[in-house]
Amino acid sequence: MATNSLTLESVRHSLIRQEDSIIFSLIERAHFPINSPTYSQSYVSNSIHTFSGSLLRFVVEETEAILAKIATNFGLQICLYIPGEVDAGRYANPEEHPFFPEDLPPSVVPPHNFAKFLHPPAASININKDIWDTYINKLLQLFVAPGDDGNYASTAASDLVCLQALSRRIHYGKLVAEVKFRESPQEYEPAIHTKDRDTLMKLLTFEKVEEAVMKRVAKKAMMFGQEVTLNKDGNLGKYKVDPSVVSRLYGDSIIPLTKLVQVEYLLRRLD
Ligand SMILES: C=C(O[C@@H]1C=C(C(=O)O)C=C[C@H]1O)C(=O)O
Repeated sequence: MATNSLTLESVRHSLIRQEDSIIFSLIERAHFPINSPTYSQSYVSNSIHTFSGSLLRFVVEETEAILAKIATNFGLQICLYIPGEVDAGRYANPEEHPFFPEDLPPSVVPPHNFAKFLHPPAASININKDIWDTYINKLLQLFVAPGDDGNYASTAASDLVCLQALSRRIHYGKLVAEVKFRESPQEYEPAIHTKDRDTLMKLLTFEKVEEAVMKRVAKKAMMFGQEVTLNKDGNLGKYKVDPSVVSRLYGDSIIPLTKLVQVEYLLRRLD
């Protein structure tokens, strides 16, 4: 991450690229029906007696523990921020946030010196709990068909990829907010001093950009999710994930959560 050269254009470019990862992850997840035992506590606790939580939680916690061990190498990064403890060696990539930061094991590889672009209190912002709840209770039902095919492990693995892509995009709001603040600190400072969330929200909002995002993700969902056949009259008009739903996920959840991260970041920008 060449963070010192970040501009509004380059952070927007990254958000555009991340759209691809999010849409592909949704397409992969939509391949399975809802498979509700993946999210129920009883399914796992009946078989793994040492763990109380859903299969999805088990998969995410275990994966994060492995990623934390190799946190600063090979580009496989996870933010090792432990609440209450800002330790440069363990606070690794500021773009990654664990869903379960408690009890992560220490890294077994030497720390990488990530460029310090963000204001340090940014480390305390992690809204993955909201992202988790939104994903499970609101988003899944919108793009996944009802039903149960028994593929719970694959379902949880696909959910993990969706959650990581969403979390990365939403927390990228910290970088967006920092760039916006650096471009015109005098505009933001009064509202930061008075902790005026509404004004901060207005200042950082660009409606035209949001409209473009929502149109573009629908178009990408059409292109990435079309059924490809060799038959001339094929399956035109059939998509693996409904493009209008992808647009809605962005408009109703992903963009608002990214803006929430931006506001939270700006509120701490002068601490
Ligand atoms: C991310 C930005 O900030 C806001 C949030 C947006 C988003 O989440 O896509 C888009 C425009 C802005 O209203 C931006 O300005 O690019």
